[in-house]
Order: sequence, then structure tokens, then C-alpha cells
Amino acid sequence: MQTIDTLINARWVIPVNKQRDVLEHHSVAILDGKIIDILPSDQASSQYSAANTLNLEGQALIPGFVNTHGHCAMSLFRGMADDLELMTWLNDHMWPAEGKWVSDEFVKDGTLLAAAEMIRSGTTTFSDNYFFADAAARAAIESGMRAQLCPPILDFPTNWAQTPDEHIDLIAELIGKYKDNDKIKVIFGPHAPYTCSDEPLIRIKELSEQLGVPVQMHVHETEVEVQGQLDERGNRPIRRLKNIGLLNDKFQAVHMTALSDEDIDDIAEAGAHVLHCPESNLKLASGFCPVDKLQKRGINVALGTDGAASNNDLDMLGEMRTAAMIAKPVAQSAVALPAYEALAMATINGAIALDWDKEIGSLEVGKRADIASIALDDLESQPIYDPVSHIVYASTRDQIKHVWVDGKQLLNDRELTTIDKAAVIENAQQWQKKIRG
Ligand SMILES: CSC[C@H]1O[C@@H](n2cnc3c(O)ncnc32)[C@H](O)[C@@H]1O
Ligand SMILES: [Zn+2]
Repeated sequence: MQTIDTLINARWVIPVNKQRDVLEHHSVAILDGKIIDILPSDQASSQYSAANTLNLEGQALIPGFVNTHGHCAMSLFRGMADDLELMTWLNDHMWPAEGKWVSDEFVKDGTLLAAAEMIRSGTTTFSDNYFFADAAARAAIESGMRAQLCPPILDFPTNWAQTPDEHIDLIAELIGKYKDNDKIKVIFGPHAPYTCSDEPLIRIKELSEQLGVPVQMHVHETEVEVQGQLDERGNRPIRRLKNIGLLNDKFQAVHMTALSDEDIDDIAEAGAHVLHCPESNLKLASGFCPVDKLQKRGINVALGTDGAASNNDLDMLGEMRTAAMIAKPVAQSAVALPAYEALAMATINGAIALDWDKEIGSLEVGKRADIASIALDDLESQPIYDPVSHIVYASTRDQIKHVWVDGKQLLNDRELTTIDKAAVIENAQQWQKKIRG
């Protein structure tokens, strides 16, 4: 008998491994935050003596979701400006509100609110593209989640920094500060082609090479952006980034609509990653990402919610379903993005995009124990021919019951263990009063 920390016995284990297995009546053994075994449950009890055993009859274990793109603190702006085109939403609503309200305290409170919502919907890793990233890091650490922080760089002054160089210097400092933290990565997050001139992009390219750090950027969010850049700079955004040298296998391109065949060739040749945010693209009428076409070219496509001010939730289960549904009419094929591939997009593909796939993204021996359990035993999930089909096409986030990061339980039967839910609600309501008052 080997002594371990946790043994989880489940009706299904869906590892999202290369073979795309679905294991029935299996158990996951956890020691020191790592998965040390996945084996049939009838063997587990005689092999392992666990400090903590959970019997999750009727539940499936999946890798925790990896939400590759968002603006956590913007949760405090949820529902403030809906039903608008992207540039109206940004110019007339978000940027003025950010100028007035965004601070260290705003980011800490907003990021905790976002983390609580993400944990309760099965997300274990998030990427955050926002100002005052040290406050976001503190919130991530308090929540117990894993986070990639990509603080932004823009040509114009923000509440966080006055110049592009000042933004870059702050980011470089944070990269140093968190370099030894296993659960926090800091990378560069230049905002978009239309807010970043060549000079800061060249400096970001040089620093990202020097420090071995990825770059995440909104690119090709709308046809208007592509046409505007073509008129202003004589190049499509993807070609401009390629010319600057930013397009490589550490580049995370958010949105990617309005793509030409040459754009797709450039991304494929560079090995860059596409972070697809279907619900934000739908709500802002931004455009469609050709997921099936990209995947057929071997491009890694991962999933993100974007911020709660343009989505308006941070629900990766819902995002995955939307992604699966929308990929089909976009490809004009019902075969495009089948259920298991949609689940892969929300988990292992995200880990690959964030260069974290050696540690997370699938349930495999040796990986960190970042796990979510989902209940499939109620009426709405009956009968079950294929649990993956139900997870993608017929489940909602209230079915997420338990969540672990690094083997530590962050959600226990839908109760948050690291975040004070009442305090988060109270803070959010206080911010709403100040903002609207
Ligand atoms: C890049 S840091 C935050 C910066 O981005 C703005 N923002 C939020 N969502 C989007 C989006 O979908 N496209 C472009 N810019 C976005 C946010 O308001 C911040 O100013
Ligand atoms: Zn965004």
C-alpha cells in the first residue's frame, strides 16, 4: 500500500490525452500536488491508502479549463455597456471608465471576483490582460489559481503608466518578481495593432527573445481593424507583425477573424497560437474565426472568454459549447470541431498555447493535479451514451462540483475554499455604487 494525499474515484475520467480516451470507473491518485496514477477504481483501493478519498459516483473528472484570454478586473464593468460595436464600446465606454476607476484596488477586487466565477465554472488556469498586474498576481495567489499575466502596452497614457516604455519597464520588473513562482507567469501583452506603434513592438520583440517570454496580443479582431491598418500602414496586421519579427511559436494571437489565405500561411509557418473568443466576437459582432481551417493547417487553436464586459460571463463550459456550435456553420460542415476536440481546445490546447503543457492541460501521470469534476447524474444528462457529448453539448456550469489546482481543493461541492464569496459580492456591489453613483 502506498500512502498518498488524495484518491478521487469517479464514474468517468476524461484525460484529454493524445488517444482521446474515456475511462470508466477509474481513479486519480494525487501526491504532492501531482497525479501519480490513473487506474481502475477496483484496483485503487488495494494499492493506495489516501489521507482523503472522494467517491464521485455519477461524476466525470476532466482537466481544469485553461481560459487563455481575458481582462479579469473588467468583471466590475459587467453589463455596463452592452450591444455596441467594438470601437464604440472601447472609445466611448471602456476607456473613459478605465481612466476614471482603474487602480490597484480595483484590479485586486475585480480579479478576485473573476477568479471566484472561474473556479465555480471549472477553470483552473487563466490568462489576464490588464493593468496593475501586481494586484492581479496577488488575487491569483490568494485564489490558488494558476495564472499567466500579460499586462498591456499601449501608445497612449493609462492609469498604470504614461508611455509605452514605462509600461514595458513595469512588465519587465514583474517578470523578474514572479520568475520563481510556479503558478504565475508574466509575459508581454501589447494591446492591438491599432494602439501599438512599431517602436514599442520592436522593443517587446527583443525583450521577449532575451527573457524567453511569450507575447499575447489582440490581432485581427474585426475587418475594420484589418482595413484600417492596410490603409494606414500599407500592410495587414499579421504581415506587419511578421515583418517586425514578433510572429513565432511564442506568439498568442487573440481573436483572428477576417483572415486571408496569406495570413493563415504566415501563422502556420510561424507556429503561432490562436486564442479564439467566440462569445465576445459574437456579442461585439467582430467576425468569425475559421477554426476548422486553422486546425487543418496544424495551427493550435485554444479558447478564451475575453472580459466579462464583452462576453458577459467567464464560463469556459459555455464558451466551449459556443465554439463547437459556431465552428460548424463557419466551416459549412457539421463534422467541424467534434465534441472531444472542443474539450481539447478548452484544456490541452490552452496549455500548449501558454507553454504550460508539460505541467497541465490533461490528466496524465506526472502532471500537476489541476482537475474539475462535473456531475452527470441528474435528469438533464440522461441517458448517457457518451459523457464527452454531454459535457460539451448539454451541461451548464452549475454541474461543476469540485475543482483542484496543484492537488489543493479550491471548490468543494460548489463551495469556494479560498475565496470569501460574501465579501467578493459585497465589494462588487460597492464598486457598482461608486461607478454609477
Ligand atoms: C490589453 S489590456 C486591456 C485593454 O484592452 C481593452 N479591451 C478589453 N477587451 C477588448 C477587446 O475585445 N478588444 C480590444 N480591446 C479590449 C480594455 O478595455 C483595456 O483598455
Ligand atoms: Zn480581449
